[in-house]
Amino acid sequence: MKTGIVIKAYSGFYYVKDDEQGGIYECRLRGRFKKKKKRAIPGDRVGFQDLGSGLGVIEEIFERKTLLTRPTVANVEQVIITFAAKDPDLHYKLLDQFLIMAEAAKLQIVICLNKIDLVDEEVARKMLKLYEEIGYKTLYCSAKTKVGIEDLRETLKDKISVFAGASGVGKSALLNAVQPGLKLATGEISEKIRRGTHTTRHVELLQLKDGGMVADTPGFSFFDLEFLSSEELPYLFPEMVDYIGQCRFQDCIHDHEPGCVIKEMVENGKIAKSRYENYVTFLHEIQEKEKQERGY
Ligand SMILES: Nc1nc2c(ncn2[C@@H]2O[C@H](COP(=O)(O)OP(=O)(O)OP(=O)(O)O)[C@@H](O)[C@H]2O)c(=O)[nH]1
Ligand SMILES: [Zn+2]
Repeated sequence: MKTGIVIKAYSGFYYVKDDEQGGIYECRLRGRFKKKKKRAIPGDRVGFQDLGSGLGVIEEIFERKTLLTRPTVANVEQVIITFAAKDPDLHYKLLDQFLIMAEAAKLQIVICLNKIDLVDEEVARKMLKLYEEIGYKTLYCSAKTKVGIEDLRETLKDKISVFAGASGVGKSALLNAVQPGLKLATGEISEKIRRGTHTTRHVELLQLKDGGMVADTPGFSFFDLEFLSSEELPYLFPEMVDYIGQCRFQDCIHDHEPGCVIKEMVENGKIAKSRYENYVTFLHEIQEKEKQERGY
Protein backbone atom coordinates (compact mmCIF):
# COMPACT_ATOMS: atom_id res chain seq x y z
CA MET A 1 0.00 0.00 0.00
CA LYS A 2 1.20 3.49 -0.82
CA THR A 3 0.90 6.47 1.50
CA GLY A 4 0.23 10.07 0.62
CA ILE A 5 -1.58 13.25 1.46
CA VAL A 6 -4.96 14.43 0.20
CA ILE A 7 -4.38 17.76 -1.50
CA LYS A 8 -7.95 18.26 -2.65
CA ALA A 9 -11.28 16.59 -2.04
CA TYR A 10 -14.05 17.00 -4.52
CA SER A 11 -17.47 15.29 -4.67
CA GLY A 12 -16.25 11.81 -3.92
CA PHE A 13 -12.86 12.20 -5.59
CA TYR A 14 -9.72 12.60 -3.56
CA TYR A 15 -6.51 13.82 -5.13
CA VAL A 16 -3.67 12.20 -3.28
CA LYS A 17 -0.02 13.13 -3.57
CA ASP A 18 2.09 10.02 -3.31
CA ASP A 19 4.79 10.30 -0.62
CA GLU A 20 7.45 8.50 -2.60
CA GLN A 21 7.22 9.75 -6.17
CA GLY A 22 5.10 12.84 -5.60
CA GLY A 23 2.64 11.89 -8.33
CA ILE A 24 -1.04 12.77 -7.97
CA TYR A 25 -3.58 9.96 -7.83
CA GLU A 26 -7.30 10.37 -8.35
CA CYS A 27 -8.75 8.22 -5.59
CA ARG A 28 -12.07 6.95 -4.41
CA LEU A 29 -12.79 6.01 -0.82
CA ARG A 30 -13.14 2.36 0.09
CA GLY A 31 -16.85 1.64 0.58
CA ARG A 32 -16.64 0.94 4.30
CA PHE A 33 -15.74 4.60 4.95
CA LYS A 34 -18.97 5.69 3.35
CA LYS A 35 -20.98 3.34 5.51
CA LYS A 36 -19.40 4.95 8.55
CA LYS A 37 -20.02 8.36 6.99
CA LYS A 38 -16.34 9.02 7.20
CA ARG A 39 -14.73 11.31 4.64
CA ALA A 40 -11.19 12.27 3.86
CA ILE A 41 -10.40 15.98 3.79
CA PRO A 42 -7.49 17.99 2.38
CA GLY A 43 -4.41 17.49 4.50
CA ASP A 44 -5.39 13.96 5.53
CA ARG A 45 -2.59 11.45 5.47
CA VAL A 46 -3.88 8.28 3.82
CA GLY A 47 -2.91 4.79 2.80
CA PHE A 48 -4.06 3.92 -0.71
CA GLN A 49 -3.95 1.20 -3.28
CA ASP A 50 -2.46 2.05 -6.67
CA LEU A 51 -4.87 0.89 -9.40
CA GLY A 52 -2.65 2.08 -12.24
CA SER A 53 -3.19 4.96 -14.72
CA GLY A 54 -3.10 7.46 -11.87
CA LEU A 55 -6.14 5.99 -10.13
CA GLY A 56 -6.33 4.66 -6.60
CA VAL A 57 -8.49 3.62 -3.66
CA ILE A 58 -8.05 5.06 -0.18
CA GLU A 59 -7.86 2.20 2.27
CA GLU A 60 -6.94 4.04 5.40
CA ILE A 61 -7.21 7.57 6.83
CA PHE A 62 -4.56 8.18 9.47
CA GLU A 63 -5.19 10.07 12.67
CA ARG A 64 -5.35 13.86 12.28
CA LYS A 65 -2.86 15.95 14.22
CA THR A 66 -4.78 19.20 13.81
CA LEU A 67 -8.13 20.10 12.33
CA LEU A 68 -9.24 23.47 11.07
CA THR A 69 -12.75 24.27 9.96
CA ARG A 70 -14.09 26.92 7.61
CA PRO A 71 -12.68 25.74 5.36
CA THR A 72 -11.92 22.25 6.53
CA VAL A 73 -8.32 21.11 6.37
CA ALA A 74 -6.38 18.57 8.40
CA ASN A 75 -2.83 18.45 9.69
CA VAL A 76 -2.01 22.11 9.19
CA GLU A 77 1.18 22.74 11.14
CA GLN A 78 1.69 26.44 10.83
CA VAL A 79 -0.26 29.65 10.41
CA ILE A 80 1.19 32.81 8.94
CA ILE A 81 -0.82 35.55 10.62
CA THR A 82 -0.49 38.44 8.21
CA PHE A 83 -0.98 42.14 8.80
CA ALA A 84 0.05 45.22 6.88
CA ALA A 85 2.26 47.92 8.39
CA LYS A 86 -0.13 50.36 6.72
CA ASP A 87 -3.17 50.30 4.39
CA PRO A 88 -4.89 48.83 6.32
CA ASP A 89 -3.45 49.81 9.70
CA LEU A 90 -2.36 47.09 12.09
CA HIS A 91 -5.37 46.07 14.12
CA TYR A 92 -3.91 44.78 17.40
CA LYS A 93 -7.10 43.38 18.83
CA LEU A 94 -7.60 41.33 15.70
CA LEU A 95 -3.99 40.19 15.94
CA ASP A 96 -4.57 39.00 19.51
CA GLN A 97 -7.73 37.24 18.41
CA PHE A 98 -5.90 35.45 15.60
CA LEU A 99 -3.17 34.50 18.06
CA ILE A 100 -5.44 32.90 20.62
CA MET A 101 -7.32 30.97 17.97
CA ALA A 102 -4.06 29.72 16.48
CA GLU A 103 -2.87 28.80 19.97
CA ALA A 104 -6.13 26.93 20.58
CA ALA A 105 -5.68 25.05 17.31
CA LYS A 106 -2.15 24.13 18.44
CA LEU A 107 -0.51 25.56 15.35
CA GLN A 108 3.00 26.92 15.06
CA ILE A 109 2.61 30.65 14.72
CA VAL A 110 4.43 33.21 12.62
CA ILE A 111 3.37 36.86 12.59
CA CYS A 112 4.13 38.43 9.24
CA LEU A 113 4.09 42.20 8.81
CA ASN A 114 3.71 43.01 5.12
CA LYS A 115 3.90 46.32 3.22
CA ILE A 116 6.86 47.52 5.27
CA ASP A 117 7.82 49.57 2.20
CA LEU A 118 5.06 51.96 3.27
CA VAL A 119 6.66 52.92 6.61
CA ASP A 120 10.17 53.56 7.97
CA GLU A 121 11.94 50.33 8.75
CA GLU A 122 12.47 51.39 12.34
CA VAL A 123 8.76 52.07 12.74
CA ALA A 124 7.91 48.68 11.27
CA ARG A 125 10.25 46.82 13.63
CA LYS A 126 8.67 48.52 16.64
CA MET A 127 5.18 47.46 15.62
CA LEU A 128 5.71 43.82 16.58
CA LYS A 129 8.31 44.32 19.30
CA LEU A 130 5.88 43.36 22.06
CA TYR A 131 5.09 40.11 20.28
CA GLU A 132 8.74 39.25 19.87
CA GLU A 133 9.21 39.79 23.59
CA ILE A 134 6.38 37.34 24.25
CA GLY A 135 8.31 34.88 22.09
CA TYR A 136 6.45 34.90 18.80
CA LYS A 137 8.35 34.49 15.58
CA THR A 138 7.98 37.53 13.34
CA LEU A 139 8.70 38.32 9.70
CA TYR A 140 8.93 41.76 8.12
CA CYS A 141 8.08 41.66 4.44
CA SER A 142 7.16 43.59 1.39
CA ALA A 143 5.55 41.72 -1.46
CA LYS A 144 6.26 44.86 -3.47
CA THR A 145 10.00 45.33 -2.88
CA LYS A 146 10.55 41.63 -2.04
CA VAL A 147 12.16 42.42 1.30
CA GLY A 148 11.82 39.42 3.62
CA ILE A 149 10.41 37.13 0.95
CA GLU A 150 13.39 34.79 1.22
CA ASP A 151 12.72 34.46 4.98
CA LEU A 152 9.06 33.75 4.29
CA ARG A 153 10.00 31.10 1.72
CA GLU A 154 12.32 29.50 4.26
CA THR A 155 9.56 29.59 6.89
CA LEU A 156 7.13 27.78 4.59
CA LYS A 157 9.62 25.09 3.59
CA ASP A 158 8.61 21.50 4.39
CA LYS A 159 5.54 22.47 6.39
CA ILE A 160 1.81 22.60 5.79
CA SER A 161 0.83 26.22 6.28
CA VAL A 162 -2.18 28.48 6.03
CA PHE A 163 -2.28 32.24 5.77
CA ALA A 164 -4.66 34.18 7.94
CA GLY A 165 -5.34 37.88 7.89
CA ALA A 166 -7.84 40.52 6.97
CA SER A 167 -8.68 41.42 3.40
CA GLY A 168 -6.15 43.64 1.66
CA VAL A 169 -3.12 42.97 3.85
CA GLY A 170 -1.40 41.30 0.90
CA LYS A 171 -1.66 37.57 1.53
CA SER A 172 -2.07 36.73 -2.15
CA ALA A 173 0.69 39.13 -3.10
CA LEU A 174 3.04 37.47 -0.59
CA LEU A 175 2.26 33.99 -1.85
CA ASN A 176 2.81 35.15 -5.37
CA ALA A 177 6.14 36.70 -4.40
CA VAL A 178 7.23 33.45 -2.75
CA GLN A 179 6.39 31.48 -5.84
CA PRO A 180 5.13 33.28 -8.93
CA GLY A 181 2.34 31.37 -10.65
CA LEU A 182 1.73 29.12 -7.68
CA LYS A 183 -1.97 28.77 -8.43
CA LEU A 184 -1.36 28.02 -12.10
CA ALA A 185 0.82 25.09 -11.19
CA THR A 186 -2.28 23.21 -10.12
CA GLY A 187 -4.12 23.63 -13.41
CA GLU A 188 -3.99 19.94 -14.10
CA ILE A 189 -6.19 19.10 -11.15
CA SER A 190 -8.54 21.99 -11.72
CA GLU A 191 -9.08 20.69 -15.24
CA LYS A 192 -10.31 17.35 -13.91
CA ILE A 193 -12.53 19.11 -11.42
CA ARG A 194 -14.14 21.35 -13.98
CA ARG A 195 -15.95 18.28 -15.26
CA GLY A 196 -18.03 18.32 -12.11
CA THR A 197 -21.06 20.47 -11.54
CA HIS A 198 -20.32 21.88 -8.08
CA THR A 199 -19.02 25.40 -7.80
CA THR A 200 -18.51 25.45 -4.03
CA ARG A 201 -15.17 26.69 -2.88
CA HIS A 202 -12.95 23.75 -1.94
CA VAL A 203 -9.66 24.22 -0.21
CA GLU A 204 -6.63 22.93 -2.02
CA LEU A 205 -3.12 22.42 -0.74
CA LEU A 206 -0.66 23.98 -3.16
CA GLN A 207 2.80 22.51 -3.42
CA LEU A 208 5.81 24.70 -2.94
CA LYS A 209 8.86 24.11 -5.10
CA ASP A 210 11.21 23.96 -2.13
CA GLY A 211 8.98 21.49 -0.29
CA GLY A 212 5.99 22.21 1.86
CA MET A 213 2.40 23.07 1.09
CA VAL A 214 0.15 26.01 1.58
CA ALA A 215 -3.64 26.16 1.57
CA ASP A 216 -4.98 28.17 -1.35
CA THR A 217 -7.52 29.94 0.86
CA PRO A 218 -5.80 33.13 1.86
CA GLY A 219 -8.59 34.52 4.01
CA PHE A 220 -8.80 31.80 6.61
CA SER A 221 -11.75 32.47 8.85
CA PHE A 222 -11.33 29.69 11.36
CA PHE A 223 -10.98 32.27 14.08
CA ASP A 224 -14.12 32.27 16.05
CA LEU A 225 -14.27 32.78 19.78
CA GLU A 226 -17.37 30.68 20.20
CA PHE A 227 -15.38 27.47 20.50
CA LEU A 228 -13.33 28.67 23.46
CA SER A 229 -14.09 28.32 27.15
CA SER A 230 -13.27 30.97 29.74
CA GLU A 231 -11.12 28.45 31.65
CA GLU A 232 -8.83 27.76 28.71
CA LEU A 233 -8.46 31.39 27.63
CA PRO A 234 -5.52 32.30 29.96
CA TYR A 235 -3.55 29.33 28.60
CA LEU A 236 -3.71 30.86 25.13
CA PHE A 237 -1.66 33.86 26.25
CA PRO A 238 1.92 32.54 26.48
CA GLU A 239 3.04 35.40 28.73
CA MET A 240 0.35 34.47 31.29
CA VAL A 241 0.87 30.74 31.39
CA ASP A 242 3.70 30.78 33.97
CA TYR A 243 1.55 32.68 36.46
CA ILE A 244 -1.58 30.57 36.22
CA GLY A 245 -2.31 28.93 39.57
CA GLN A 246 -0.42 31.52 41.62
CA CYS A 247 -3.36 33.83 42.30
CA ARG A 248 -4.97 33.98 45.75
CA PHE A 249 -8.05 32.13 44.51
CA GLN A 250 -7.59 28.83 42.73
CA ASP A 251 -10.44 29.60 40.33
CA CYS A 252 -9.21 33.14 39.62
CA ILE A 253 -10.17 34.16 36.09
CA HIS A 254 -7.93 37.26 36.34
CA ASP A 255 -10.70 39.79 35.95
CA HIS A 256 -11.97 41.45 39.18
CA GLU A 257 -10.59 39.01 41.75
CA PRO A 258 -8.38 40.34 44.56
CA GLY A 259 -4.87 38.90 44.88
CA CYS A 260 -4.61 38.21 41.16
CA VAL A 261 -0.97 37.64 40.14
CA ILE A 262 -1.71 38.27 36.47
CA LYS A 263 -3.09 41.72 37.28
CA GLU A 264 -0.04 42.34 39.43
CA MET A 265 2.18 41.50 36.45
CA VAL A 266 0.21 43.97 34.34
CA GLU A 267 0.74 46.64 37.02
CA ASN A 268 4.49 46.09 37.14
CA GLY A 269 4.80 45.90 33.36
CA LYS A 270 5.69 42.21 32.99
CA ILE A 271 2.53 41.64 30.98
CA ALA A 272 1.52 44.27 28.42
CA LYS A 273 -1.58 46.24 29.30
CA SER A 274 -2.87 46.06 25.71
CA ARG A 275 -2.73 42.28 25.76
CA TYR A 276 -4.41 42.07 29.15
CA GLU A 277 -7.17 44.43 28.07
CA ASN A 278 -7.86 42.29 25.04
CA TYR A 279 -7.81 39.23 27.29
CA VAL A 280 -10.56 40.77 29.42
CA THR A 281 -12.59 41.76 26.36
CA PHE A 282 -12.41 38.22 24.98
CA LEU A 283 -13.16 36.79 28.41
CA HIS A 284 -16.33 38.82 28.69
CA GLU A 285 -17.46 37.78 25.22
CA ILE A 286 -16.91 34.14 26.05
CA GLN A 287 -18.62 34.47 29.44
CA GLU A 288 -21.60 36.11 27.77
CA LYS A 289 -21.89 33.16 25.41
CA GLU A 290 -21.48 30.68 28.27
CA LYS A 291 -24.26 32.42 30.19
CA GLN A 292 -26.60 32.15 27.21
CA GLU A 293 -25.79 28.47 26.86
CA ARG A 294 -26.64 27.89 30.49
CA GLY A 295 -29.89 29.73 29.88
CA TYR A 296 -29.69 32.72 32.20
N1 LIG B 1 2.84 48.92 -1.03
C1 LIG B 1 2.57 47.62 -0.97
N2 LIG B 1 1.39 47.17 -1.44
C2 LIG B 1 1.12 45.83 -1.35
C3 LIG B 1 2.05 44.93 -0.80
N3 LIG B 1 1.50 43.69 -0.84
C4 LIG B 1 0.29 43.83 -1.39
N4 LIG B 1 0.04 45.11 -1.71
C5 LIG B 1 -1.18 45.65 -2.32
O1 LIG B 1 -2.25 45.50 -1.38
C6 LIG B 1 -3.47 45.17 -2.06
C7 LIG B 1 -4.07 43.90 -1.49
O2 LIG B 1 -3.20 42.81 -1.79
P1 LIG B 1 -3.75 41.30 -1.85
O3 LIG B 1 -2.59 40.41 -2.04
O4 LIG B 1 -4.87 41.21 -2.81
O5 LIG B 1 -4.34 41.16 -0.37
P2 LIG B 1 -5.06 39.90 0.29
O6 LIG B 1 -4.64 39.89 1.70
O7 LIG B 1 -4.79 38.67 -0.49
O8 LIG B 1 -6.57 40.31 0.20
P3 LIG B 1 -7.88 39.36 0.09
O9 LIG B 1 -7.72 38.51 -1.12
O10 LIG B 1 -9.01 40.33 -0.02
O11 LIG B 1 -7.95 38.56 1.37
C8 LIG B 1 -3.10 45.07 -3.54
O12 LIG B 1 -3.44 46.30 -4.15
C9 LIG B 1 -1.61 44.87 -3.54
O13 LIG B 1 -0.99 45.38 -4.70
C10 LIG B 1 3.31 45.45 -0.33
O14 LIG B 1 4.19 44.73 0.18
N5 LIG B 1 3.50 46.79 -0.43
ZN1 LIG C 1 -5.68 35.84 38.66
